[in-house]
Amino acid sequence: MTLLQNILKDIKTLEVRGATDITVEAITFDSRQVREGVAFVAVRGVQADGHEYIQKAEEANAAAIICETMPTDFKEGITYVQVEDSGDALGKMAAAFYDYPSKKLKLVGVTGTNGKTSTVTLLHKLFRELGYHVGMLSTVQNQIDEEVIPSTHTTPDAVKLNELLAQMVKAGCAYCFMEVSSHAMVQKRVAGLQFAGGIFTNITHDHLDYHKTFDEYIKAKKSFFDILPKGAFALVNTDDKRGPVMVQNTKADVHEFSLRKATEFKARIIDNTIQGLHLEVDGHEIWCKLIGSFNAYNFLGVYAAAVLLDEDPMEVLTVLSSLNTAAGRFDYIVSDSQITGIVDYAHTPDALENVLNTIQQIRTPLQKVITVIGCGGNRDATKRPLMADIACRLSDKVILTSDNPRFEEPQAILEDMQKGVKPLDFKKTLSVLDRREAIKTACMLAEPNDIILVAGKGHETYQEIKGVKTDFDDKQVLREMFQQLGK
Ligand SMILES: CC(=O)N[C@H]1[C@@H](OP(=O)(O)OP(=O)(O)OC[C@H]2O[C@@H](n3ccc(=O)[nH]c3=O)[C@H](O)[C@@H]2O)O[C@H](CO)[C@@H](O)[C@@H]1O[C@H](C)C(=O)N[C@@H](C)C(=O)N[C@H](CCC(=O)O)C(=O)O
Ligand SMILES: Nc1ncnc2c1ncn2[C@@H]1O[C@H](COP(=O)(O)OP(=O)(O)OP(=O)(O)O)[C@@H](O)[C@H]1O
Ligand SMILES: N[C@H](CCC[C@H](N)C(=O)O)C(=O)O
Ligand SMILES: [Mg+2]
Repeated sequence: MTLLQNILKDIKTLEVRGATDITVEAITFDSRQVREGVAFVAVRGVQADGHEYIQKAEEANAAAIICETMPTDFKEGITYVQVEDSGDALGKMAAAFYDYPSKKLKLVGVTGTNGKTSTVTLLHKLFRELGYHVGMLSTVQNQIDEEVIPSTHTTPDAVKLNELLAQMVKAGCAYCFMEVSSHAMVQKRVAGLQFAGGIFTNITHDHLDYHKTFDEYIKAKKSFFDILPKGAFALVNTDDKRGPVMVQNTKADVHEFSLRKATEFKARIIDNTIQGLHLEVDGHEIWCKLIGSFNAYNFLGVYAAAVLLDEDPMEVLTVLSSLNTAAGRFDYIVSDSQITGIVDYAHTPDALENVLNTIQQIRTPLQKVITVIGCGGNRDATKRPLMADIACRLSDKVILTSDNPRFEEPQAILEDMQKGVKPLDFKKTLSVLDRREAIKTACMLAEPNDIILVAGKGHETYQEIKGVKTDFDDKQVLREMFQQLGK
């Protein structure tokens, strides 16, 4: 509970009608959550415009209405505030409402197409092992030390985000490691937060349904580094050609990591096996449990961030070498007949290519690689043919299937994927709409010692069809099928 004038103090208001020395009990951007004492912020979205719900908020006795366009009629007893950008105002109001929790711990944000969850999860585990109380906001789950709080988004909305940060502060957290998605940047979910550092992993094809062009997607990621303050660190992977672009206008101190160039933080892959990576990091030779060359980047980024946060390099390397990454990232089981079933969250062309290249590096010539892959509905459709093509190029057999069709027709998504299959690859491709059946087919086709990759859903424990989420867990289904088929 706080005064409206206090939560408005960081915002440039264009017009204010009514009293601002009134008490606000909560802030919301959803008219359905409004009750007496709540401030409603009208935000323009993709499906709807919050301004259309101002009347609903009035009927529910909102204490205040914050909007970009003032309504024509005003209701007695409600304060109306006009702002330039309600998304930005929402972030800043939420930060003030929760008394600026991001300033009371060290908040580090990670952005990039792939590797965000892996990076924040490793950072969370590392700093816990180093003896700190630590928070984490990620696609898989949010965490305050070992307490798990389910997550609905990669980056929560501004109100939830500040509420979670405030809980972390209350629990004595010294750090919070969070994912910053490009959607979050465009929607200003992190407005008003003070970051101690930012990490850029990489940028490749994804989310063009939302950003429309790759340039807009780059701009969204770059805008994160533009809001980092002086004194913070901006740590970028310079092997990605957009690394330098990210930090062009940042006020933060720029630091670089690379596997290819002689930069401040550098590493070299000595060996890459199913047991893990053998690396040379800043001149020290170490083994780690992470699999795949792309994980060398995650390892190096985490190491560099910890050193920039003043941790002892040798201690960091020792702890890091014992850690596993997030659930559903190159997660594997081995059946009784030695078939390896790998579950991985690769849902972009780049991630799929990386995972399959890793499998190609560690397989023996006698092992067949069978890939089960689908693409999400109501998401970037242009990546569908590309992912099917990559799967065909790097596998011996491909089973195209469904992955969260959401409100699209599963068959139509499958047909989009099929367009990417080259004529010569038709023979190695099957289409099985039902994901369980697709995994079963892969298990039936597999012979002892073969490798099955089930890609796209990773840690997800559901299949989302027409707004309904039904239980579905790739790893569990694989396990069941191995058993059922006596493999
Ligand atoms: C495309 C997208 O990002 N959408 C997010 C956005 O919703 P929206 O723009 O569709 O909102 P809308 O339905 O048009 O409504 C506009 C406004 O009217 C309000 N409203 C609406 C109806 C009503 O009755 N009353 C009312 O007040 C809404 O609360 C909202 O403020 O704002 C909502 C509130 O914060 C989010 O929940 C929603 O996430 C949807 C569910 C989503 O699927 N988002 C995904 C794409 C996403 O954000 N993904 C990234 C990760 C991507 C990655 O890197 O992998 C993430 O950070 O999770
Ligand atoms: N550094 C990396 N570079 C390229 N690919 C990676 C990297 N790290 C992980 N991957 C691949 O991308 C998949 C997703 O990894 P992760 O969950 O860490 O990414 P993310 O950025 O959090 O994704 P999301 O945008 O869905 O939150 C992994 O399962 C793996 O296949
Ligand atoms: N965070 C990603 C997840 C994609 C995972 C895949 N299983 C799908 O549903 O498309 C997104 O929202 O685009
Ligand atoms: Mg993630």
